[in-house]
Amino acid sequence: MDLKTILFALALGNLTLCAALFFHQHGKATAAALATWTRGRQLQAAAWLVLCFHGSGVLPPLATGIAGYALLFGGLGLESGAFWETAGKDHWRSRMVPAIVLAILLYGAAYVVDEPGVRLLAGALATGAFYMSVAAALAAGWKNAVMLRRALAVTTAVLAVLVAVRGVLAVAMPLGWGGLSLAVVQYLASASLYLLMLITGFGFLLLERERQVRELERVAVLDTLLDVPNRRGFFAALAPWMALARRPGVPTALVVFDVDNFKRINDDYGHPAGDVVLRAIVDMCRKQLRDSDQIGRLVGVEFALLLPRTELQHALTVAERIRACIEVTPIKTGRALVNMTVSMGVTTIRADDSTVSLFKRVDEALQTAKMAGRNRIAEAAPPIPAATP
Ligand SMILES: Nc1nc2c(ncn2[C@@H]2O[C@H](COP(=O)(O)OP(=O)(O)OP(=O)(O)O)[C@@H](O)[C@H]2O)c(=O)[nH]1
Repeated sequence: MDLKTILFALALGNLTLCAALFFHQHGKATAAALATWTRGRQLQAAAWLVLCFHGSGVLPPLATGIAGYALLFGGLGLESGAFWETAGKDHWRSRMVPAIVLAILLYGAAYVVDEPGVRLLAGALATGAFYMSVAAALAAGWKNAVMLRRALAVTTAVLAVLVAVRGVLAVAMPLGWGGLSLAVVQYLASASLYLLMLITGFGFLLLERERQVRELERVAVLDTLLDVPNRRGFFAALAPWMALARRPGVPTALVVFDVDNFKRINDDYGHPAGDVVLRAIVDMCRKQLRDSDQIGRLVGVEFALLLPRTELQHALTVAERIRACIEVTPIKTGRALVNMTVSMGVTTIRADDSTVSLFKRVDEALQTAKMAGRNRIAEAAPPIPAATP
């Protein structure tokens, strides 16, 4: 395979990927990293196309050489930036933009020197360095990284070195190294570039898919308005404590509370003001709880608190602290200061409880508190003592 064919294959590969991404992303909101990566790939596709025409007489060699490599460095810089973004380093631009400018200047200077070996060295070193940056981004957070990320980091680093070595050998040993002719080195480096295009492409898309799955799993158990577990998330957190309740020891307490007369907030001040009030109430609860306690939103304006290893008396004290705090703290919505109250039901998980019996009991307690006039706490009915034979 000659160099032109390889360049054409690189252009075609990137163009096909860009076309597939265009149709895939059409009309959808795209994550920042994916958008950056797509732009990087578009620039690379353009770069390889321009370089295909280098020396063909269609365009002046100076234009194809410098423009082609400038596009390539821009594209590789953006691709590397996208990988840094997936590693949680959003400030990559402050380093990547100077790196792209430096690479273009370096290559331009090599063009002025007008030595093909020096040009090759500049191009290969800069390309290798950009791919090394991709490898470093993939290796960031190695300890917690998934296997795919680690494998991509190692492979990308090895191939990046091969790309750079080709430039060094072209200058240091223009006649080849032992039995290794420069043509073979050139072939290896081109194959490395082709592989890099493939593995960073598939790798990025697979990592992006994995990120989306993780995000979906996260929001499936989260109330995104209040940033607390939703009903499903809260029940998942509750499950191990239900199992533990079958063993003797300090019980786990459950508090369920409902915001009183919340409808009037929405009616008087609007839904956004209602959201502000809910956030403030959740914040007040958080401040009163231990790290091991859990808050969850069951439905509407009904919340649950899980207090592991907490006796009923202590749970009542915690509930009272939260109730009193909410009662005396005015909440600032856009247009007014409002005072809210909550009604609460409190119980502990019993050995023979199922989630149904547990929530039935605590909901009854909550209803008792509501019926008794709201802004109060009711303790769930005590267990019925076993009949003596
Ligand atoms: N702003 C806002 N309102 C919500 C949200 N979820 C539920 N609501 C509203 O909260 C209100 C809850 O009303 P209810 O629990 O039925 O009654 P209430 O007015 O709180 O009165 P009591 O519970 O009887 O004290 C309803 O109007 C819901 O539309 C939310 O996420 N944001």
